[in-house]
Amino acid sequence: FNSLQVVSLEVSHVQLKPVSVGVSGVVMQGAEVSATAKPFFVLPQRLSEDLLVSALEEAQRLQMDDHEDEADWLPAYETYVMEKATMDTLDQGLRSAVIALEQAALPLVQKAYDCPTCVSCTGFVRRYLPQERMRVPPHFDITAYATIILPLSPPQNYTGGFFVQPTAHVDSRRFVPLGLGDLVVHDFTLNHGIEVLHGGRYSLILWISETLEACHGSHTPWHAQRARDGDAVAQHLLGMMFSHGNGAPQDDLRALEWTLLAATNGLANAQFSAGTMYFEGKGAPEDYNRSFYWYEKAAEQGDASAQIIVARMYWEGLGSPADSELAAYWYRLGSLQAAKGVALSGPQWLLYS
Ligand SMILES: O=C(O)CCC(=O)C(=O)O
Ligand SMILES: [Fe+2]
Repeated sequence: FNSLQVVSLEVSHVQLKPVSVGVSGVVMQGAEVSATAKPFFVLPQRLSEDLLVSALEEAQRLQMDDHEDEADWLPAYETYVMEKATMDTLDQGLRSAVIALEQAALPLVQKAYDCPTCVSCTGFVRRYLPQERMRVPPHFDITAYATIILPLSPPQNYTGGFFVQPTAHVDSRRFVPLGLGDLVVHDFTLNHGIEVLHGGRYSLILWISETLEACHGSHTPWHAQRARDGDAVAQHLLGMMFSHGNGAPQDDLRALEWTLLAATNGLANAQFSAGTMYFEGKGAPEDYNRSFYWYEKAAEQGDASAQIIVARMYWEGLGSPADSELAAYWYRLGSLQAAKGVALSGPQWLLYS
């Protein structure tokens, strides 16, 4: 149960189809989205090369924060350029890039995601370099109603980059090819991530709030009603917010409640979280049977970490009868994905000891 070898991911690309959207004219719509996700869009070449060159130079000089990233709790290597809808003091290139980005994409956000009151709330620059951070694992943006992404680095500086992943299995991962000045627009229902395979990449990201009021109060009111209406992604995100005390008070009971609703609605990310919460006794007494039940559901949907954990639980007879054949079966599936470079997460004892 150790030494998972890491080899490179195969790169396959998402199919983009031209569509016409309101005031923004022709944009490219991604076809590889999950059942719950709204479409995402690529706006081709909305920023000039000159602007991108100076914005990239300035981004390279920025001091990066090492606070924890909300997708994997490792140092983020990001720097805020806008907070609560107010732009920080920035050099000319980055400042112009933020303004141009908003002008190019906010009308599309308002139209495509049906929110005329949407505003840019939070902006940040991210850096992906070898030895620091080369990935953000698949996730939903917790505190944004919608997101606008501009890679500042030209495509020849790196391979890989932004991907979407409709299922929990890495084989459903599709990279979105982005040329110089292309932007991505997506909403909170899109499971996405970053995997830089070679080289280095800088990006400029705007998180959009549904209203200025929500932005100023650091609230995400759009999740509450949707979660009550049965949207599994919104339920999962509320669960994460209560669990981590991010955008909501820390509250394990409510975290488990929302997570179980999302898990019951079939969202693999939530099934994995439910497994971990029962394993660690968060929001409910420690319960290996329930933990195993939810981990196995996530494993069946293709989640690599869940597959390794379920293997371990079958091996130990933890929450299930001991079964070395099933342990080997799940271990093989999980390690095949780990060998493709998928980062594993979860209780360390279940993954690695
Ligand atoms: O760096 C990017 O292009 C996007 C990163 C991302 O998905 C995030 O910070 O939530
Ligand atoms: Fe994201």
